[in-house]
Amino acid sequence: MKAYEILNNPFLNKGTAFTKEERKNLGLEGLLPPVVQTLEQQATQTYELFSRKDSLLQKREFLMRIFSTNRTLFFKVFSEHVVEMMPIVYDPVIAESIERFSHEFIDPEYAAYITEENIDQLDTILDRAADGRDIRLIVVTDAEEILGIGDWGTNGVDISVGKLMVYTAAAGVNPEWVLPVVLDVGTNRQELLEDPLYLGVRKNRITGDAYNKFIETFVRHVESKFPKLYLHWEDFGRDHATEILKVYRPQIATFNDDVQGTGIISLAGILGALKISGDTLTDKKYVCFGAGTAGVGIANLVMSEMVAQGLSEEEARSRFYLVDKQGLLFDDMTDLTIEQKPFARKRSEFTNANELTNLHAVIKAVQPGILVGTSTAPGTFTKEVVQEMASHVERPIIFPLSNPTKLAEASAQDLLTWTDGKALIATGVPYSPIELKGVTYDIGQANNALIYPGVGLGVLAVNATRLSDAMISAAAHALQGIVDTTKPGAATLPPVAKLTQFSRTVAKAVAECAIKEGLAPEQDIDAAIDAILWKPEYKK
Ligand SMILES: NC(=O)c1ccc[n+]([C@@H]2O[C@H](COP(=O)([O-])OP(=O)(O)OC[C@H]3O[C@@H](n4cnc5c(N)ncnc54)[C@H](O)[C@@H]3O)[C@@H](O)[C@H]2O)c1
Ligand SMILES: O=C(O)C[C@H](O)C(=O)O
Ligand SMILES: [Mn+2]
Repeated sequence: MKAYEILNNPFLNKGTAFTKEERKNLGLEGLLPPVVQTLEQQATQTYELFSRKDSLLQKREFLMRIFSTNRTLFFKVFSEHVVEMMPIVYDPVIAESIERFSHEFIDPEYAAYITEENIDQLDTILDRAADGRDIRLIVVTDAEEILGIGDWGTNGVDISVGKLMVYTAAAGVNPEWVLPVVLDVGTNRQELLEDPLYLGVRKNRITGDAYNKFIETFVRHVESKFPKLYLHWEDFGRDHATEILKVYRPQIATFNDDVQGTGIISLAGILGALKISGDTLTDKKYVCFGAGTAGVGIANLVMSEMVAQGLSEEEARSRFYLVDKQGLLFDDMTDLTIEQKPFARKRSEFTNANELTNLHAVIKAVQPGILVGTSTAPGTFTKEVVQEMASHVERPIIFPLSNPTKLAEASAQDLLTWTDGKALIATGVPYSPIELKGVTYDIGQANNALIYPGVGLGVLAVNATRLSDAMISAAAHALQGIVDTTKPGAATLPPVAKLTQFSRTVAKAVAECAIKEGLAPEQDIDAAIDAILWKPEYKK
Protein backbone atom coordinates (compact mmCIF):
# COMPACT_ATOMS: atom_id res chain seq x y z
CA MET A 1 0.00 0.00 0.00
CA LYS A 2 1.27 3.47 -0.83
CA ALA A 3 2.11 5.85 2.02
CA TYR A 4 -0.74 8.23 1.30
CA GLU A 5 -3.24 5.41 0.98
CA ILE A 6 -2.48 4.76 4.63
CA LEU A 7 -2.30 8.36 5.83
CA ASN A 8 -5.54 9.27 4.03
CA ASN A 9 -7.48 6.27 5.30
CA PRO A 10 -9.20 7.09 8.62
CA PHE A 11 -9.37 3.40 9.53
CA LEU A 12 -5.59 2.99 9.17
CA ASN A 13 -4.20 6.42 9.90
CA LYS A 14 -2.54 7.05 13.27
CA GLY A 15 -1.00 10.41 12.34
CA THR A 16 1.81 11.35 14.68
CA ALA A 17 1.28 8.13 16.65
CA PHE A 18 2.89 5.88 14.02
CA THR A 19 5.93 4.44 15.79
CA LYS A 20 9.41 4.67 14.32
CA GLU A 21 9.23 1.04 13.40
CA GLU A 22 5.83 1.39 11.72
CA ARG A 23 7.05 4.42 9.80
CA LYS A 24 9.94 2.36 8.55
CA ASN A 25 7.89 -0.72 7.64
CA LEU A 26 5.10 1.23 5.97
CA GLY A 27 7.31 3.66 4.11
CA LEU A 28 6.08 6.68 6.03
CA GLU A 29 9.49 8.01 7.05
CA GLY A 30 9.87 11.66 6.18
CA LEU A 31 6.13 12.10 5.67
CA LEU A 32 5.28 12.95 9.28
CA PRO A 33 6.77 15.34 11.84
CA PRO A 34 9.59 13.50 13.65
CA VAL A 35 8.08 13.25 17.12
CA VAL A 36 6.05 10.12 17.93
CA GLN A 37 3.02 10.86 20.12
CA THR A 38 0.80 8.53 22.10
CA LEU A 39 -2.93 8.28 21.47
CA GLU A 40 -3.45 9.87 24.89
CA GLN A 41 -1.33 12.88 23.93
CA GLN A 42 -3.19 13.24 20.66
CA ALA A 43 -6.51 13.01 22.49
CA THR A 44 -5.57 15.66 25.05
CA GLN A 45 -4.44 18.02 22.33
CA THR A 46 -7.56 17.37 20.27
CA TYR A 47 -9.82 18.07 23.23
CA GLU A 48 -8.00 21.33 23.97
CA LEU A 49 -8.46 22.47 20.39
CA PHE A 50 -12.10 21.42 20.49
CA SER A 51 -12.67 23.43 23.66
CA ARG A 52 -11.29 26.57 22.04
CA LYS A 53 -13.85 26.59 19.22
CA ASP A 54 -16.45 29.27 19.79
CA SER A 55 -19.67 27.86 18.41
CA LEU A 56 -21.25 24.44 18.57
CA LEU A 57 -21.20 24.21 14.78
CA GLN A 58 -17.48 24.96 14.68
CA LYS A 59 -16.94 22.31 17.33
CA ARG A 60 -18.87 19.87 15.18
CA GLU A 61 -16.89 20.72 12.04
CA PHE A 62 -13.67 20.24 13.95
CA LEU A 63 -14.73 16.85 15.29
CA MET A 64 -15.84 15.77 11.82
CA ARG A 65 -12.38 16.61 10.53
CA ILE A 66 -10.86 14.31 13.14
CA PHE A 67 -13.45 11.65 12.25
CA SER A 68 -12.49 11.87 8.57
CA THR A 69 -8.77 11.58 9.24
CA ASN A 70 -8.42 9.23 12.20
CA ARG A 71 -11.31 7.14 13.53
CA THR A 72 -9.42 5.78 16.53
CA LEU A 73 -8.52 9.24 17.75
CA PHE A 74 -12.04 10.50 17.12
CA PHE A 75 -13.62 7.73 19.19
CA LYS A 76 -10.99 8.06 21.92
CA VAL A 77 -11.93 11.72 22.38
CA PHE A 78 -15.67 11.14 21.91
CA SER A 79 -15.84 8.31 24.42
CA GLU A 80 -13.90 10.33 26.99
CA HIS A 81 -16.35 13.24 26.66
CA VAL A 82 -19.63 11.57 25.75
CA VAL A 83 -21.89 13.89 27.73
CA GLU A 84 -20.34 17.02 26.27
CA MET A 85 -19.96 15.76 22.71
CA MET A 86 -23.20 13.82 22.17
CA PRO A 87 -25.28 16.96 21.52
CA ILE A 88 -22.64 18.15 19.04
CA VAL A 89 -21.90 14.97 17.15
CA TYR A 90 -25.57 14.03 17.31
CA ASP A 91 -28.90 15.71 18.09
CA PRO A 92 -29.53 18.69 18.30
CA VAL A 93 -26.51 20.18 16.44
CA ILE A 94 -26.65 17.49 13.75
CA ALA A 95 -29.95 18.99 12.56
CA GLU A 96 -28.19 22.18 11.50
CA SER A 97 -25.41 20.30 9.78
CA ILE A 98 -28.00 18.35 7.78
CA GLU A 99 -29.63 21.58 6.62
CA ARG A 100 -26.23 22.90 5.53
CA PHE A 101 -24.84 19.65 4.12
CA SER A 102 -24.88 20.53 0.42
CA HIS A 103 -23.50 24.02 0.96
CA GLU A 104 -20.69 22.91 3.23
CA PHE A 105 -19.86 19.51 1.77
CA ILE A 106 -16.29 18.38 2.36
CA ASP A 107 -16.16 14.61 2.68
CA PRO A 108 -18.45 11.75 1.63
CA GLU A 109 -17.63 9.97 4.96
CA TYR A 110 -17.44 6.45 3.52
CA ALA A 111 -21.21 6.39 3.03
CA ALA A 112 -23.11 4.83 0.15
CA TYR A 113 -25.33 7.18 -1.88
CA ILE A 114 -27.93 5.06 -3.68
CA THR A 115 -30.15 6.54 -6.39
CA GLU A 116 -32.55 5.26 -9.05
CA GLU A 117 -29.78 5.82 -11.54
CA ASN A 118 -27.14 3.72 -9.78
CA ILE A 119 -29.20 1.07 -8.00
CA ASP A 120 -28.56 -1.32 -10.91
CA GLN A 121 -24.92 -1.35 -9.85
CA LEU A 122 -25.69 -1.81 -6.17
CA ASP A 123 -23.48 -4.87 -5.78
CA THR A 124 -20.46 -3.03 -7.10
CA ILE A 125 -21.23 0.05 -5.03
CA LEU A 126 -21.50 -2.01 -1.86
CA ASP A 127 -18.16 -3.66 -2.60
CA ARG A 128 -16.53 -0.31 -3.17
CA ALA A 129 -18.08 1.24 -0.06
CA ALA A 130 -17.12 -1.70 2.13
CA ASP A 131 -13.62 -1.66 0.70
CA GLY A 132 -12.91 -5.12 2.09
CA ARG A 133 -14.39 -4.42 5.53
CA ASP A 134 -16.72 -6.93 7.19
CA ILE A 135 -19.95 -4.89 7.24
CA ARG A 136 -22.36 -6.00 9.97
CA LEU A 137 -24.33 -2.85 10.65
CA ILE A 138 -26.00 -0.47 8.22
CA VAL A 139 -27.92 2.64 9.21
CA VAL A 140 -30.04 3.57 6.23
CA THR A 141 -32.23 6.64 5.74
CA ASP A 142 -34.33 7.93 2.88
CA ALA A 143 -34.39 11.27 4.73
CA GLU A 144 -38.10 11.88 4.28
CA GLU A 145 -38.65 12.79 7.94
CA ILE A 146 -35.33 13.75 9.46
CA LEU A 147 -35.87 14.33 13.21
CA GLY A 148 -38.73 16.83 13.11
CA ILE A 149 -37.18 18.95 10.33
CA GLY A 150 -38.74 17.05 7.44
CA ASP A 151 -37.47 16.02 4.01
CA TRP A 152 -33.78 16.70 3.35
CA GLY A 153 -32.96 14.33 0.49
CA THR A 154 -29.29 13.46 0.13
CA ASN A 155 -28.37 15.83 2.99
CA GLY A 156 -29.90 13.23 5.31
CA VAL A 157 -26.82 11.05 4.97
CA ASP A 158 -25.49 12.82 8.06
CA ILE A 159 -28.12 11.16 10.24
CA SER A 160 -26.85 7.72 9.17
CA VAL A 161 -23.28 8.79 9.89
CA GLY A 162 -24.24 10.35 13.25
CA LYS A 163 -26.31 7.40 14.48
CA LEU A 164 -23.41 5.08 13.68
CA MET A 165 -20.96 7.27 15.60
CA VAL A 166 -23.13 6.80 18.67
CA TYR A 167 -23.18 3.00 18.18
CA THR A 168 -19.42 2.99 18.58
CA ALA A 169 -19.10 5.54 21.37
CA ALA A 170 -21.97 4.08 23.42
CA ALA A 171 -21.69 0.37 22.76
CA GLY A 172 -18.24 -0.26 21.33
CA VAL A 173 -19.43 -1.37 17.89
CA ASN A 174 -16.38 -1.71 15.67
CA PRO A 175 -16.31 1.35 13.35
CA GLU A 176 -14.94 -0.84 10.56
CA TRP A 177 -18.13 -2.92 10.63
CA VAL A 178 -20.47 -0.09 9.83
CA LEU A 179 -21.80 1.46 6.65
CA PRO A 180 -23.95 4.60 6.49
CA VAL A 181 -26.40 4.62 3.58
CA VAL A 182 -28.70 7.24 2.11
CA LEU A 183 -31.37 6.18 -0.34
CA ASP A 184 -31.74 9.31 -2.41
CA VAL A 185 -35.17 8.69 -3.92
CA GLY A 186 -35.60 12.42 -4.59
CA THR A 187 -36.96 15.17 -2.37
CA ASN A 188 -40.21 17.08 -2.17
CA ARG A 189 -38.56 20.07 -0.53
CA GLN A 190 -38.90 22.85 -3.10
CA GLU A 191 -36.08 24.83 -1.50
CA LEU A 192 -33.65 21.98 -2.28
CA LEU A 193 -34.96 21.38 -5.78
CA GLU A 194 -34.35 25.04 -6.56
CA ASP A 195 -31.01 25.32 -4.79
CA PRO A 196 -28.14 25.37 -7.31
CA LEU A 197 -25.81 23.94 -4.66
CA TYR A 198 -28.06 21.00 -3.69
CA LEU A 199 -26.07 17.78 -4.08
CA GLY A 200 -28.93 15.29 -4.33
CA VAL A 201 -31.23 14.02 -7.05
CA ARG A 202 -33.19 17.01 -8.30
CA LYS A 203 -36.54 15.24 -8.68
CA ASN A 204 -39.61 14.66 -6.56
CA ARG A 205 -39.62 11.53 -4.44
CA ILE A 206 -40.55 8.29 -6.10
CA THR A 207 -43.60 6.67 -4.53
CA GLY A 208 -45.82 3.60 -4.66
CA ASP A 209 -44.58 0.51 -6.48
CA ALA A 210 -41.39 2.18 -7.70
CA TYR A 211 -40.50 3.08 -4.11
CA ASN A 212 -41.31 -0.37 -2.73
CA LYS A 213 -39.28 -2.00 -5.48
CA PHE A 214 -36.34 0.30 -4.71
CA ILE A 215 -36.46 -0.71 -1.04
CA GLU A 216 -36.78 -4.38 -1.92
CA THR A 217 -33.79 -4.26 -4.24
CA PHE A 218 -31.77 -2.54 -1.57
CA VAL A 219 -32.64 -5.07 1.13
CA ARG A 220 -32.05 -8.06 -1.13
CA HIS A 221 -28.58 -6.88 -2.11
CA VAL A 222 -27.31 -5.81 1.29
CA GLU A 223 -28.56 -9.03 2.83
CA SER A 224 -26.81 -11.24 0.32
CA LYS A 225 -23.63 -9.15 0.29
CA PHE A 226 -23.30 -8.94 4.08
CA PRO A 227 -24.58 -12.18 5.66
CA LYS A 228 -24.16 -11.03 9.28
CA LEU A 229 -25.98 -7.75 8.72
CA TYR A 230 -28.17 -5.96 11.26
CA LEU A 231 -30.18 -3.37 9.33
CA HIS A 232 -31.21 -0.15 11.11
CA TRP A 233 -33.79 2.17 9.44
CA GLU A 234 -33.77 5.84 10.36
CA ASP A 235 -36.05 8.78 9.68
CA PHE A 236 -38.29 7.33 7.00
CA GLY A 237 -41.64 9.07 6.47
CA ARG A 238 -44.87 8.26 8.26
CA ASP A 239 -46.27 6.28 5.33
CA HIS A 240 -43.20 4.06 4.97
CA ALA A 241 -41.45 3.52 8.31
CA THR A 242 -43.83 1.04 9.89
CA GLU A 243 -44.83 -0.60 6.61
CA ILE A 244 -41.21 -1.40 5.72
CA LEU A 245 -40.66 -2.80 9.18
CA LYS A 246 -43.72 -5.05 8.89
CA VAL A 247 -42.44 -6.51 5.62
CA TYR A 248 -38.84 -7.20 6.65
CA ARG A 249 -39.06 -7.93 10.38
CA PRO A 250 -40.14 -11.54 9.87
CA GLN A 251 -37.31 -12.10 7.37
CA ILE A 252 -34.14 -10.47 8.74
CA ALA A 253 -32.47 -8.95 11.80
CA THR A 254 -33.75 -5.42 11.48
CA PHE A 255 -34.78 -2.42 13.55
CA ASN A 256 -36.58 0.86 13.01
CA ASP A 257 -35.18 3.40 15.41
CA ASP A 258 -38.04 5.89 15.29
CA VAL A 259 -40.70 3.23 15.85
CA GLN A 260 -38.94 0.72 18.09
CA GLY A 261 -36.01 2.66 19.57
CA THR A 262 -38.26 5.53 20.56
CA GLY A 263 -40.85 3.05 21.83
CA ILE A 264 -38.33 1.29 24.05
CA ILE A 265 -36.78 4.41 25.56
CA SER A 266 -40.16 6.05 26.14
CA LEU A 267 -41.59 2.93 27.78
CA ALA A 268 -38.47 2.72 29.95
CA GLY A 269 -38.99 6.38 30.91
CA ILE A 270 -42.65 5.79 31.72
CA LEU A 271 -41.73 2.78 33.88
CA GLY A 272 -39.12 4.97 35.60
CA ALA A 273 -41.71 7.69 36.20
CA LEU A 274 -44.18 5.19 37.66
CA LYS A 275 -41.51 3.87 39.96
CA ILE A 276 -40.97 7.41 41.28
CA SER A 277 -44.69 8.07 41.80
CA GLY A 278 -45.56 4.56 42.95
CA ASP A 279 -48.41 4.42 40.42
CA THR A 280 -49.51 1.52 38.21
CA LEU A 281 -49.33 1.62 34.43
CA THR A 282 -52.60 -0.22 33.89
CA ASP A 283 -54.48 2.52 35.78
CA LYS A 284 -53.30 5.22 33.41
CA LYS A 285 -54.93 6.89 30.46
CA TYR A 286 -52.52 7.88 27.73
CA VAL A 287 -52.63 10.78 25.28
CA CYS A 288 -50.33 10.62 22.26
CA PHE A 289 -49.87 14.05 20.68
CA GLY A 290 -48.54 13.69 17.11
CA ALA A 291 -49.63 10.23 16.04
CA GLY A 292 -46.98 9.57 13.40
CA THR A 293 -44.09 7.13 13.20
CA ALA A 294 -42.74 7.69 16.71
CA GLY A 295 -46.07 8.51 18.39
CA VAL A 296 -47.83 5.32 17.33
CA GLY A 297 -44.62 3.28 17.79
CA ILE A 298 -44.50 4.33 21.43
CA ALA A 299 -48.24 3.82 21.95
CA ASN A 300 -48.04 0.27 20.60
CA LEU A 301 -45.18 -0.67 22.88
CA VAL A 302 -46.79 0.88 25.98
CA MET A 303 -49.98 -0.98 25.08
CA SER A 304 -48.11 -4.31 24.88
CA GLU A 305 -46.69 -3.58 28.30
CA MET A 306 -50.23 -3.07 29.66
CA VAL A 307 -51.17 -6.43 28.19
CA ALA A 308 -48.06 -8.01 29.74
CA GLN A 309 -49.20 -6.51 33.05
CA GLY A 310 -52.55 -8.24 32.83
CA LEU A 311 -55.00 -6.21 30.75
CA SER A 312 -56.79 -7.73 27.79
CA GLU A 313 -55.83 -6.16 24.47
CA GLU A 314 -59.22 -4.46 24.30
CA GLU A 315 -58.90 -3.00 27.78
CA ALA A 316 -55.36 -1.86 27.09
CA ARG A 317 -56.30 -0.21 23.80
CA SER A 318 -59.17 1.63 25.48
CA ARG A 319 -56.61 3.58 27.57
CA PHE A 320 -55.16 5.31 24.47
CA TYR A 321 -56.21 8.60 22.89
CA LEU A 322 -54.39 9.69 19.75
CA VAL A 323 -54.32 13.35 18.82
CA ASP A 324 -52.97 14.62 15.51
CA LYS A 325 -53.52 17.71 13.36
CA GLN A 326 -57.27 16.98 13.21
CA GLY A 327 -57.57 16.84 17.02
CA LEU A 328 -58.63 13.61 18.74
CA LEU A 329 -58.72 10.84 16.14
CA PHE A 330 -62.20 9.37 15.57
CA ASP A 331 -63.14 6.28 13.60
CA ASP A 332 -65.28 8.25 11.16
CA MET A 333 -62.30 10.23 9.87
CA THR A 334 -61.28 9.34 6.33
CA ASP A 335 -57.66 10.43 6.52
CA LEU A 336 -56.34 8.13 9.25
CA THR A 337 -53.13 6.17 8.64
CA ILE A 338 -53.12 2.37 8.82
CA GLU A 339 -51.31 2.61 12.15
CA GLN A 340 -53.72 5.16 13.62
CA LYS A 341 -56.92 3.30 12.73
CA PRO A 342 -56.90 0.65 15.49
CA PHE A 343 -56.67 3.44 18.10
CA ALA A 344 -59.42 5.69 16.73
CA ARG A 345 -62.17 6.51 19.24
CA LYS A 346 -65.95 6.68 18.82
CA ARG A 347 -67.66 10.04 18.97
CA SER A 348 -70.39 8.49 21.14
CA GLU A 349 -67.88 8.17 24.00
CA PHE A 350 -68.00 11.94 24.51
CA THR A 351 -70.76 14.48 25.02
CA ASN A 352 -68.63 17.12 23.27
CA ALA A 353 -66.86 15.02 20.62
CA ASN A 354 -67.01 17.75 18.00
CA GLU A 355 -65.13 20.16 20.26
CA LEU A 356 -62.16 17.84 20.75
CA THR A 357 -60.11 19.43 17.99
CA ASN A 358 -57.35 20.82 20.19
CA LEU A 359 -55.08 19.37 22.85
CA HIS A 360 -56.49 21.41 25.72
CA ALA A 361 -60.05 20.19 25.11
CA VAL A 362 -58.80 16.59 24.82
CA ILE A 363 -56.84 16.77 28.07
CA LYS A 364 -59.87 18.23 29.82
CA ALA A 365 -62.17 15.50 28.51
CA VAL A 366 -59.81 12.52 28.92
CA GLN A 367 -57.86 13.47 32.08
CA PRO A 368 -54.84 11.36 31.17
CA GLY A 369 -51.97 10.38 33.45
CA ILE A 370 -49.49 10.24 30.56
CA LEU A 371 -48.94 12.75 27.74
CA VAL A 372 -46.29 12.06 25.10
CA GLY A 373 -45.46 14.62 22.39
CA THR A 374 -44.06 13.56 19.01
CA SER A 375 -45.80 16.22 16.94
CA THR A 376 -42.98 18.45 15.64
CA ALA A 377 -45.24 21.29 16.84
CA PRO A 378 -43.22 23.51 19.20
CA GLY A 379 -44.68 25.00 22.35
CA THR A 380 -47.93 23.06 22.11
CA PHE A 381 -47.74 21.80 25.71
CA THR A 382 -48.81 25.21 26.97
CA LYS A 383 -49.22 26.28 30.57
CA GLU A 384 -53.01 25.84 30.21
CA VAL A 385 -52.67 22.32 28.82
CA VAL A 386 -50.16 21.26 31.45
CA GLN A 387 -52.04 22.78 34.38
CA GLU A 388 -55.29 21.24 33.14
CA MET A 389 -53.60 17.85 33.16
CA ALA A 390 -52.02 18.46 36.59
CA SER A 391 -55.42 19.39 38.04
CA HIS A 392 -56.65 15.81 37.53
CA VAL A 393 -53.60 13.73 38.46
CA GLU A 394 -51.08 14.04 41.27
CA ARG A 395 -47.91 13.31 39.21
CA PRO A 396 -48.53 13.89 35.50
CA ILE A 397 -46.10 12.07 33.22
CA ILE A 398 -45.22 14.50 30.43
CA PHE A 399 -42.70 13.70 27.70
CA PRO A 400 -42.13 16.42 25.06
CA LEU A 401 -40.04 14.35 22.64
CA SER A 402 -39.96 16.36 19.41
CA ASN A 403 -36.44 17.14 18.20
CA PRO A 404 -34.41 19.22 17.73
CA THR A 405 -34.70 21.71 20.60
CA LYS A 406 -36.58 24.31 18.58
CA LEU A 407 -39.43 21.83 17.95
CA ALA A 408 -39.96 20.55 21.50
CA GLU A 409 -43.58 20.69 22.74
CA ALA A 410 -42.33 22.32 25.98
CA SER A 411 -39.12 22.90 27.89
CA ALA A 412 -38.33 20.86 31.01
CA GLN A 413 -38.00 24.08 32.99
CA ASP A 414 -41.52 25.25 32.10
CA LEU A 415 -43.08 21.86 32.84
CA LEU A 416 -41.55 21.81 36.31
CA THR A 417 -42.42 25.44 37.05
CA TRP A 418 -46.03 25.13 35.88
CA THR A 419 -46.60 21.99 37.97
CA ASP A 420 -44.59 23.05 41.00
CA GLY A 421 -42.15 20.20 40.43
CA LYS A 422 -44.87 17.55 40.17
CA ALA A 423 -44.46 16.67 36.47
CA LEU A 424 -42.44 13.55 35.75
CA ILE A 425 -40.50 14.44 32.66
CA ALA A 426 -38.36 13.07 29.87
CA THR A 427 -37.22 15.14 26.92
CA GLY A 428 -35.87 14.40 23.44
CA VAL A 429 -32.77 16.57 23.75
CA PRO A 430 -30.47 16.74 26.79
CA TYR A 431 -31.06 19.15 29.66
CA SER A 432 -28.80 20.21 32.51
CA PRO A 433 -30.27 19.67 36.00
CA ILE A 434 -32.90 22.23 37.00
CA GLU A 435 -33.17 23.89 40.43
CA LEU A 436 -36.63 24.59 41.75
CA LYS A 437 -37.47 25.54 45.33
CA GLY A 438 -34.41 23.86 46.79
CA VAL A 439 -34.71 20.61 44.82
CA THR A 440 -32.37 19.67 41.97
CA TYR A 441 -34.26 17.89 39.21
CA ASP A 442 -32.30 15.62 36.90
CA ILE A 443 -34.02 15.41 33.53
CA GLY A 444 -34.19 12.02 31.83
CA GLN A 445 -33.47 12.03 28.13
CA ALA A 446 -35.91 9.86 26.23
CA ASN A 447 -33.86 9.81 23.08
CA ASN A 448 -33.52 6.53 21.22
CA ALA A 449 -29.73 7.08 21.30
CA LEU A 450 -29.84 5.82 24.85
CA ILE A 451 -31.16 2.47 23.74
CA TYR A 452 -30.39 1.56 20.13
CA PRO A 453 -26.64 1.06 20.67
CA GLY A 454 -27.28 -1.51 23.39
CA VAL A 455 -29.95 -3.30 21.37
CA GLY A 456 -27.58 -3.47 18.39
CA LEU A 457 -24.69 -4.70 20.49
CA GLY A 458 -26.89 -7.48 21.85
CA VAL A 459 -28.03 -8.58 18.40
CA LEU A 460 -24.52 -8.40 16.92
CA ALA A 461 -22.80 -10.14 19.84
CA VAL A 462 -24.82 -13.34 19.54
CA ASN A 463 -25.63 -13.01 15.82
CA ALA A 464 -29.37 -12.99 16.44
CA THR A 465 -31.33 -13.77 13.29
CA ARG A 466 -34.31 -11.55 14.21
CA LEU A 467 -35.22 -8.77 16.64
CA SER A 468 -38.40 -10.05 18.28
CA ASP A 469 -41.04 -8.29 20.38
CA ALA A 470 -39.74 -10.06 23.47
CA MET A 471 -36.21 -8.78 22.82
CA ILE A 472 -37.60 -5.26 22.50
CA SER A 473 -39.53 -5.57 25.72
CA ALA A 474 -36.42 -6.95 27.46
CA ALA A 475 -34.51 -3.85 26.37
CA ALA A 476 -37.17 -1.54 27.84
CA HIS A 477 -37.06 -3.34 31.19
CA ALA A 478 -33.28 -3.51 31.31
CA LEU A 479 -32.92 0.15 32.29
CA GLN A 480 -34.87 -0.27 35.50
CA GLY A 481 -32.89 -0.13 38.70
CA ILE A 482 -30.11 2.06 37.27
CA VAL A 483 -31.70 5.25 38.61
CA ASP A 484 -32.16 5.75 42.35
CA THR A 485 -35.82 6.77 42.22
CA THR A 486 -36.02 7.52 45.94
CA LYS A 487 -33.86 10.64 45.63
CA PRO A 488 -35.94 13.88 45.38
CA GLY A 489 -35.80 15.21 41.82
CA ALA A 490 -34.65 11.84 40.46
CA ALA A 491 -34.68 11.43 36.70
CA THR A 492 -37.04 9.03 34.94
CA LEU A 493 -34.13 7.55 32.96
CA PRO A 494 -30.44 6.89 33.59
CA PRO A 495 -27.99 9.66 32.65
CA VAL A 496 -26.00 9.79 29.40
CA ALA A 497 -22.86 9.69 31.58
CA LYS A 498 -23.62 6.01 32.23
CA LEU A 499 -24.36 5.24 28.60
CA THR A 500 -21.55 2.75 28.02
CA GLN A 501 -22.39 0.92 31.20
CA PHE A 502 -26.09 0.55 30.54
CA SER A 503 -25.63 -0.20 26.84
CA ARG A 504 -23.99 -3.39 28.00
CA THR A 505 -26.86 -4.09 30.40
CA VAL A 506 -29.30 -3.63 27.54
CA ALA A 507 -27.18 -5.76 25.20
CA LYS A 508 -27.12 -8.60 27.71
CA ALA A 509 -30.87 -8.52 28.20
CA VAL A 510 -31.46 -8.50 24.44
CA ALA A 511 -28.96 -11.29 23.77
CA GLU A 512 -30.29 -13.44 26.60
CA CYS A 513 -33.80 -13.13 25.23
CA ALA A 514 -32.64 -13.96 21.68
CA ILE A 515 -31.09 -17.19 22.94
CA LYS A 516 -34.17 -18.03 24.98
CA GLU A 517 -36.35 -17.56 21.91
CA GLY A 518 -34.10 -19.72 19.74
CA LEU A 519 -33.05 -16.74 17.61
CA ALA A 520 -29.37 -17.19 18.50
CA PRO A 521 -27.29 -20.22 19.46
CA GLU A 522 -26.67 -21.04 23.14
CA GLN A 523 -23.47 -19.30 24.28
CA ASP A 524 -21.74 -17.35 27.05
CA ILE A 525 -23.18 -13.86 26.54
CA ASP A 526 -20.52 -11.90 28.41
CA ALA A 527 -17.81 -13.64 26.43
CA ALA A 528 -19.69 -12.99 23.19
CA ILE A 529 -19.97 -9.28 24.00
CA ASP A 530 -16.33 -9.03 25.05
CA ALA A 531 -15.28 -10.75 21.86
CA ILE A 532 -16.75 -8.04 19.63
CA LEU A 533 -16.30 -4.99 21.86
CA TRP A 534 -14.13 -2.44 20.08
CA LYS A 535 -11.95 -0.05 22.04
CA PRO A 536 -10.32 3.11 20.74
CA GLU A 537 -6.74 1.82 20.72
CA TYR A 538 -4.29 1.69 17.85
CA LYS A 539 -3.79 -1.70 16.28
CA LYS A 540 -0.28 -3.00 16.54
N1 LIG B 1 -36.85 11.50 21.35
C1 LIG B 1 -36.71 10.58 20.43
O1 LIG B 1 -35.98 9.62 20.59
C2 LIG B 1 -37.45 10.72 19.15
C3 LIG B 1 -37.53 9.62 18.29
C4 LIG B 1 -38.25 9.72 17.10
C5 LIG B 1 -38.85 10.92 16.78
N2 LIG B 1 -38.74 11.97 17.63
C6 LIG B 1 -39.34 13.25 17.29
O2 LIG B 1 -40.72 13.14 17.13
C7 LIG B 1 -41.17 14.03 16.13
C8 LIG B 1 -42.01 13.26 15.13
O3 LIG B 1 -41.20 12.34 14.42
P1 LIG B 1 -41.86 11.21 13.55
O4 LIG B 1 -40.74 10.48 12.90
O5 LIG B 1 -42.87 10.47 14.31
O6 LIG B 1 -42.59 12.12 12.44
P2 LIG B 1 -43.96 11.82 11.68
O7 LIG B 1 -44.04 12.80 10.58
O8 LIG B 1 -44.07 10.39 11.35
O9 LIG B 1 -45.06 12.15 12.79
C9 LIG B 1 -45.38 13.45 13.20
C10 LIG B 1 -46.88 13.47 13.45
O10 LIG B 1 -47.23 14.69 14.09
C11 LIG B 1 -48.38 15.21 13.44
N3 LIG B 1 -48.44 16.66 13.62
C12 LIG B 1 -47.82 17.64 12.93
N4 LIG B 1 -48.18 18.85 13.38
C13 LIG B 1 -49.06 18.63 14.39
C14 LIG B 1 -49.79 19.48 15.25
N5 LIG B 1 -49.69 20.81 15.15
N6 LIG B 1 -50.60 18.91 16.17
C15 LIG B 1 -50.70 17.57 16.27
N7 LIG B 1 -50.04 16.72 15.47
C16 LIG B 1 -49.22 17.24 14.55
C17 LIG B 1 -48.21 14.79 11.99
O11 LIG B 1 -49.44 14.83 11.29
C18 LIG B 1 -47.68 13.38 12.16
O12 LIG B 1 -48.69 12.41 12.29
C19 LIG B 1 -39.91 14.64 15.52
O13 LIG B 1 -39.70 15.95 16.04
C20 LIG B 1 -38.80 13.76 15.96
O14 LIG B 1 -37.59 14.44 16.16
C21 LIG B 1 -38.06 11.89 18.79
O1 LIG C 1 -32.30 11.49 16.22
C1 LIG C 1 -32.79 11.75 17.33
O2 LIG C 1 -32.32 12.59 18.11
C2 LIG C 1 -33.94 10.94 17.83
C3 LIG C 1 -34.86 10.46 16.82
O3 LIG C 1 -34.37 9.40 16.07
C4 LIG C 1 -35.48 11.52 15.98
O4 LIG C 1 -35.76 11.26 14.80
O5 LIG C 1 -35.74 12.60 16.51
MN1 LIG D 1 -34.91 9.44 14.04
